[in-house]
Amino acid sequence: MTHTPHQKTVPGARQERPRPSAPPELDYTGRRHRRAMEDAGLLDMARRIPAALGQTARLAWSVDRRMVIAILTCQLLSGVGTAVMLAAVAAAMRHLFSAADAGTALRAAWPALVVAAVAQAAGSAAWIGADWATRRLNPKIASAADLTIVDLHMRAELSAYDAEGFKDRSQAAETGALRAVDLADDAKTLTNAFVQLLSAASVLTVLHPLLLGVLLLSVVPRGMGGVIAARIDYRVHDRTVSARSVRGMMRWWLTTAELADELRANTMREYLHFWYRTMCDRVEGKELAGAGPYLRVTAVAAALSGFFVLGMWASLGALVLGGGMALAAAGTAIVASQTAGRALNAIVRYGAVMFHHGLYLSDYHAFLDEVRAMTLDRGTATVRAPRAIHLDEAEFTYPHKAAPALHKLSLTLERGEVVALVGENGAGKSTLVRLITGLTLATSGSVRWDGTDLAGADPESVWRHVGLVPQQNGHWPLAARENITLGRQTEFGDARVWQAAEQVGMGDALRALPDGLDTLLARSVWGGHELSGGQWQRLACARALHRSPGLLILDEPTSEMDARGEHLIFRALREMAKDRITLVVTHRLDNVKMADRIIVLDQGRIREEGTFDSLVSQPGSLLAELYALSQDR
Ligand SMILES: Nc1ncnc2c1ncn2[C@@H]1O[C@H](COP(=O)(O)OP(=O)(O)OP(=O)(O)O)[C@@H](O)[C@H]1O
Repeated sequence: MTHTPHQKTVPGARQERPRPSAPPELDYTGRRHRRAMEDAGLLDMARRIPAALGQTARLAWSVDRRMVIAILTCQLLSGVGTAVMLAAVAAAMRHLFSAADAGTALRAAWPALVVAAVAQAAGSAAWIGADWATRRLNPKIASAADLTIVDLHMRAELSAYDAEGFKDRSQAAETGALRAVDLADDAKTLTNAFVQLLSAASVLTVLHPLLLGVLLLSVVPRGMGGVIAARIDYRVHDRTVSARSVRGMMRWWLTTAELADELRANTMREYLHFWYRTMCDRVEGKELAGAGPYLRVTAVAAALSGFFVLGMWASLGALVLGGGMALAAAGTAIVASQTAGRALNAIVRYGAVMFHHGLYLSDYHAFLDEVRAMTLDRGTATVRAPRAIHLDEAEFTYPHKAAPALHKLSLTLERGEVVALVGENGAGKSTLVRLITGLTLATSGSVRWDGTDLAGADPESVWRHVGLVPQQNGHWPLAARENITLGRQTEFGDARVWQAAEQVGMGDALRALPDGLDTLLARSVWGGHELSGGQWQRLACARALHRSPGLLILDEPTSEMDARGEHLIFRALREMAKDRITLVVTHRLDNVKMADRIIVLDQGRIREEGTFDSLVSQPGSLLAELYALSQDR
């Protein structure tokens, strides 16, 4: 073997690194729906078109009745225009073919020809009117469909999010919401085509029923082809929905400024690019695999259809030659069959498109039904700011988990005390916070605010009295003011906003912003401004303090804060403590010394409870062990 100078073998050269493993194949978890699709025959599918029409009409009617009426009226006028045009053409043909010379023929035929032209123009104008009304309707449909999805997400029980494949179904529903607009367009074209067909078909039937039959035949293969092709398309969509969903999430992570540092400094780019590329290739591969069958189906359908069109022309020729139809009637039949053919083609094409979009719309409706069934609807009991919260053998198991995250906890929290909740990762602290705040309901046992069981309480009335700083809080792309007042925007003035800001040591930072409280806190938006991680956390604490809630809960509130910020927060908690129940979840055990009581959770059970001094001096205490570990650096 010869070596070129560039192909030197260097001893100990860097071996090619093993390729990282590809991301696992993802499968859409809305299988129930897919099976329904696979099992459906063509007739079942055709039945979906009226259903999709009905759903679209209901959606459109609910957003703008006037525009729906305008569209229907224009459709009707357009159909009448076609009928009048065809009748006028028939009259003109009779004059043209019966007159002795061309001059006489034209003189006799011109009024009918003028009527035909005016009717055609009026029909076209009506069509433009329908188009205008649809354009006014479409943005409203898009907003209504989108708002419904967003609103339902926000009103659902948290357990909805834990349901298997929730994100996939949510993504499929979003596609459905986007297609709702297309459906409105399709519905308009489809109904218009029906009206046109009705007009033309009645004229054709009068001339010779055979012509209508042959014309109808020519469209059947195209219709069947359209439906099968739509099914192929939907199947591809269905098989790629999970990959597209997770790819969409990843895309955000790869392009957002928040994660840009981590991605670069930790050399994650190469693998993540490989991961993203793999997902793109998979989606692309599945889409390409669908292209061949799609083409075959449409080609066969078009060929069959063409064969039947030839049949129609042959029938027309045979009728005229055999004396079964006058030449004038044949002329009208040609115009009518052109109109009917166009209408039939539109019916088939848009029927298939509607069927196709209808599949997405059914994902949308299925998702709405699923989430509606999970909408917060617990009861009407209202609560006040709690004097005491009682947990009585409260247990909680996450959906699809065998073991409970919390085991029969009994506990009382009293107004005026500051309680620290401590435990190792996964001990159940955040889950307990969710139970106490009524974010989720106990799967057995009860959580009561004074005398009221949260299972029967109106959750909004409960949450009015909660101020929660969760582990992950929102960096809301809103003005600084709204970032503090969010949830209570209209209730207190700016004085209270500044008070909360000072309590967390953010007064100077907010004053230094270019537009003070009006500054938009979103770096990526024009004119927006960014805060540091600790400042965002201070703002989340300010938001909770601003609410002055009856139950104040801070879950790892100071993990990103400097010592001054942390000191300020805990001082504020102590100062405000007498009017509320305060619960702090923290891993920084020096902070728990300020609590009146410490609850130590271990694997979903209360392991110990008491003051800091009493617990650390207890032999075998978990808190003492964790504290000793925290000091051993
Ligand atoms: N949405 C969820 N679905 C299923 N299991 C969950 C969910 N959230 C938490 N868990 C499980 O419940 C248990 C308790 O979790 P929890 O978040 O309450 O722990 P934690 O004490 O707050 O932990 P950390 O200190 O890490 O925040 C863990 O085993 C966790 O895996």
